[in-house]
Amino acid sequence: MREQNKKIALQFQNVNFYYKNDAGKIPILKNMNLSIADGEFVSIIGASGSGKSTIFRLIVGLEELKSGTIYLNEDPVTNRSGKVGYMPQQDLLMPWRTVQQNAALPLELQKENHLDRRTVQNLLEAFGLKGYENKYPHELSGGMRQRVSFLRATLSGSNVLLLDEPFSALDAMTRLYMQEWLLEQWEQQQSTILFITHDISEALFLSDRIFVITDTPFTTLKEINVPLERPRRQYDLDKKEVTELKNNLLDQFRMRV
Ligand SMILES: Nc1ncnc2c1ncn2[C@@H]1O[C@H](COP(=O)(O)OP(=O)(O)OP(=O)(O)O)[C@@H](O)[C@H]1O
Repeated sequence: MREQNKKIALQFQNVNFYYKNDAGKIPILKNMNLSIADGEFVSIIGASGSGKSTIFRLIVGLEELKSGTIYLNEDPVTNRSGKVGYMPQQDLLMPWRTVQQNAALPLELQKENHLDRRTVQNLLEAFGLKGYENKYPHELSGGMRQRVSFLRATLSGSNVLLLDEPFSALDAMTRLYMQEWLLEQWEQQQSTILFITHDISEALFLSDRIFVITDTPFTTLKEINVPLERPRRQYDLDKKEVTELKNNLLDQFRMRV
């Protein structure tokens, strides 16, 4: 298992947030506290509409906190835009840009960037996109588009990556392959990953910890430590303690439907 140092990559301290519509306020986070160590892989699961994507939108600065503080690498960064790698639900690749141009977009937006063309080319190869650099998104498979999108998030240069249901549109086989691929990238890049999914098995396979949203608005999230060593294989999910955990989680969600 990868060594985790004590540094905190992401922290929410007393964060309050609500949306507003004609009927009034829709509270989502109420004095919410959360802490994620550098190098951790954490998944968030919860019913549709429970506020998972809102957490990401607050981290990247697409929504403003009503009060409280979000720390990134122990700094209370007020302008977080572009400071974390973000992969939203749809891959959002620009159809008029090639694979290379889509992946390198964050570098164009950074005032100073330390990566040259050669490094980007090496990364494209490492992400299994060699030979596809000049293709357009419509010429790629779903899994390839996800890899370009993930590479683009990685090139933000941040150690923190937020992935919002990145594999939901993929077929079952490609999805399993992409999960293993993601773990390899996570190991190599030593990043901190926050991963939203509706798939309990996916969360168990990937994560060190799973945060479960049981009620909205929420103050704390229920935490589950995944009892599996790394490296992991898909058949590890058949272990007794993991199947018990899975059935437990399924029961909790079943009761809420
Ligand atoms: N811009 C907005 N204005 C008003 N309400 C919103 C807005 N965006 C989201 N909401 C509401 O806030 C709640 C949380 O939304 P959010 O997208 O975070 O949920 P989610 O858990 O990510 O859902 P899903 O699993 O379906 O993606 C939902 O009830 C949603 O309808």
